[in-house]
Amino acid sequence: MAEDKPWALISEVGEQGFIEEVTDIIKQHFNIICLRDFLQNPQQHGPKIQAILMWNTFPAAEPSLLSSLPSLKVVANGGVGIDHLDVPYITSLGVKVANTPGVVSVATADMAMGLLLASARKIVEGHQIAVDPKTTSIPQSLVGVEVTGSTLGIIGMGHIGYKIAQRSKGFDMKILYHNRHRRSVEDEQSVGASYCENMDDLLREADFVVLVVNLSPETKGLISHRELSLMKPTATLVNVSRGLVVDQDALVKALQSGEIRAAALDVTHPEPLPRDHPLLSLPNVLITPHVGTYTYATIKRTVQCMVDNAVAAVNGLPVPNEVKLK
Ligand SMILES: O=C(O)[C@H](O)CO
Repeated sequence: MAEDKPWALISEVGEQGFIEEVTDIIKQHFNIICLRDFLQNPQQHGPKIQAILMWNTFPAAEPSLLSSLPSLKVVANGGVGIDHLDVPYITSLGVKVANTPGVVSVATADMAMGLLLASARKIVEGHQIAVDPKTTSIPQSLVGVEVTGSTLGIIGMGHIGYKIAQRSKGFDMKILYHNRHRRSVEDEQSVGASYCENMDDLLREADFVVLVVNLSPETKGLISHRELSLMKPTATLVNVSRGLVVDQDALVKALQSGEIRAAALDVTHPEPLPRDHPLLSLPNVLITPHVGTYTYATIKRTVQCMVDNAVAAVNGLPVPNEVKLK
């Protein structure tokens, strides 16, 4: 009987929320209520909610929402990044926080390669020229830069960074990486990656610099004027981590002055950017709206992982991907 299941508060179904196809995965274990319906009458619905299942757009960390959920046991986030959550505050309420590492890695790595290739080979511009009825010849502006045999610099060699390295091996790229901790010799050898203890060395040498770090106080503004000035004028910056890892004003200047060739960004700050933001009109910028994990297979795996985390927490069992305070 539906009423026997615990209740979960979820972001919307459809735009800004869960795709229709995956709500069944949640409904197997939870009765669900969407935020919009919940907010119609928080006093009535609040006491029964034991889990929040959310993407990073959901305002779950807001004290006003949490204070209306006295039975809440878990905030189960879809995705790895939990920079939008006030983990110390949520856990101080006795509520667990969980994320979904691992399951998003392949799709995000694919996206990084897609952005890299699209920027290098001007695929979006090429499409616009191809569909323009006024086109009579191929403009020289479509001449791109070669990916095969170029040098890739990966900043952040966790799950996703490593998957990017595996993919770039197929393009015969020379792979450099910078990470808090050096990977094992076996890991390095199997993708042919060389460790740069000093990030500056990577920035100076790479044709493509891909950012895959978590957002933290240490990585906020990691790429600013100084770092961009070290990059080659022919280099491309790809960001699939978080917008705040890059100083966007510095990036705009570097792109306008030709200090770097181009940027391909799946993440910005804020998201979406204000419509008059210079990044939206620069010809050497490619932007996607934070869709690195947007494939049906990855969304399904992510939702299953969120549900596993939430079910464990509600039943007082160890939560597989609990985010613990350091
Ligand atoms: O953090 C992640 O996994 C992605 O950016 C989706 O939010």
